[in-house]
Order: sequence, then C-alpha cells, then structure tokens
Amino acid sequence: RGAGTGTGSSLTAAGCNRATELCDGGRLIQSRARSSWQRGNSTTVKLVQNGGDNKAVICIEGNIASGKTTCLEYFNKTGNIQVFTEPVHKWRNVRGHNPLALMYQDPERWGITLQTYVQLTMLDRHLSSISSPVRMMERSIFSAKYIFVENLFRSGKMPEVDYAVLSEWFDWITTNICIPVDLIVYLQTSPHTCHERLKQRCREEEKVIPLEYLVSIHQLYEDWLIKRTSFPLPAPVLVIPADHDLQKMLHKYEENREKILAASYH
Ligand SMILES: Nc1ncnc2c1ncn2[C@@H]1O[C@H](COP(=O)(O)OP(=O)(O)O)[C@@H](O)[C@H]1O
Ligand SMILES: Nc1ccn([C@H]2C[C@H](O)[C@@H](COP(=O)(O)O)O2)c(=O)n1
Repeated sequence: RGAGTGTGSSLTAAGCNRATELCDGGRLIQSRARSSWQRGNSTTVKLVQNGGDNKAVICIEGNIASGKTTCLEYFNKTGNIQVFTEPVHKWRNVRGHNPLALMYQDPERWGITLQTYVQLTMLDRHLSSISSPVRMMERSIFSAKYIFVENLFRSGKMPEVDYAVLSEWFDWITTNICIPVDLIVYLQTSPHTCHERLKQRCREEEKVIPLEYLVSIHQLYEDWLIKRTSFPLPAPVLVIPADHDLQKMLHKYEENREKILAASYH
C-alpha cells in the first residue's frame, strides 16, 4: 500500500491498523487486529466490521468549507468509489433538535452534545458496509476528536469534565474497534479562502463563524497532518494545496487520482 509524490502534493508514510483475520459479514465481531502504528508490533483483539473487509478507506480532511464535499462529488461521478459525505443533515436534525446550531450559539453548553453525536455518527460511517472496492469519506472519527473537540477544549469553550468524558469514549472506541484508514487526503487551504467559501455557501448555522475560528482549526490540522506534533496519524497523508479555483482543483484531483487510488492496491 502507498503512493509516490509529485508536483504540488506530497505523501509520507505512517502506519496502518488493518484487521488480519477474516470473519462473517455485516456484524461487529471480535477478531485479532494488528495495530502496529499505535502499539509497536503487538497483536491486539479488536472488534471488526464485515470481517475487516479489506476495502480501501480514504479520508478527505480539511478546514470548514475547504472543498471536501466538492472533491467527494467529483470522485463520486468518476469512479467505482463509494463516497460518504459527513452526516451534517443528522447534526442539524436529531429527532427535531439542531445540535450544530446549538453548539454555535452556546459552545460551553452544547459542545459536548454535538461532539458526542458527531463521534457516534462518524463511527457509524466508518463501520457501514459497502459494495465498491474503495470507501472515500469526508473527515473521520480521528479529526472529530483531534481537531474539533480539541479546539473547543483549548479555546476554553468546553469544560474539562466534558473533554474527559469525550476522551474516554474516543479511547475506548479506538482501543476496542478496528477503524482502518489507508490514506488521508489533506486539502490544504488558507483560513481566508475558507472564510470566503463559507460566506458563499451561506449555511444558516455557520453565519456566526469568525475568521479566527477557521485560523484555530487550520492550526490544529497543520499540527496534526503537516508538523506531526500533536496526535498520532492513522494513515499516510497526501497533501493537496486547495486554494485554487474550482476548475484548477478538478484538474488537480484528476492529476492525483492514481496516487489516491493507490491506497486500494494492497
Ligand atoms: N475550488 C473552489 N473554488 C471556489 N469555490 C469552491 C471551490 N471548491 C468548493 N467551492 C465552494 O465553496 C463552498 C464550500 O465547499 P464545500 O465543498 O461544501 O466544502 P466543505 O465540504 O469542505 O465544507 C461551496 O459553496 C462550494 O461550491
Ligand atoms: N467534529 C466536527 C465536525 C464538523 N463540525 C462542524 C463544522 C461545520 O460547521 C460543519 C460541517 O463541516 P464541513 O463539512 O462544512 O467542513 O460541522 C463540528 O463542529 N465538529
């Protein structure tokens, strides 16, 4: 597994956490999973979905309004790839409630509510069955924790007890359930570009987002995926500079198609 490097983008290796034993499909069952990137070369017992189905998992990461959905829509139209956008519709409507809006209105009170639900829905996305050989996801359970929960906590908008409870949940999930990721594609933008695109998209809940919020999210992404000083990487990272106009970005996606899909040649 892996890919090379090329003009305007770079790829560097981290580990991988693929399950090594196969079992029957559609259910979470216990199996031996190798998790060398986290635990040296020890073999641990983890829950795996679909027998660790061996499909490639590619996560598209980037700041708010960096162009992730647009990228996924492009690959959705052009290949045998099953695409999963973030379940934002669920975050805006859970049994008639809108935790996304509540979080932006009062993060101290509702940050934990939204992020608990994000963690659940992202886990569900990771574990859902697919028929295509490649799963391409918008973000991951890892960025939900390492970027968004972290940002709420570090900015003083999440009480320590809420952060502790979310961290316990995250640690339990990632210790006990196999969540394979083969490649992270990082759409690297300036916060200013995202602010412009955010205003253009005009999602009601996000009208309160200031540029500084996007600067904080950007910094956390850079620390995680570029400087590698904050949290473990679940997979190698392919960086695609993404400040360009739409036409140029579509061209860049095409240019990087082989590198991205190389994640599936394992
Ligand atoms: N390369 C680009 N240049 C200009 N606008 C873009 C570009 N890519 C996406 N957009 C627009 O920016 C907004 C945010 O893009 P989107 O794909 O929804 O971002 P994300 O999923 O990362 O939040 C949308 O209105 C989209 O049409
Ligand atoms: N863990 C998360 C993930 C996303 N959000 C917010 C950020 C945006 O307002 C919205 C969707 O993000 P996008 O796909 O547009 O980048 O959800 C969050 O608060 N916590």
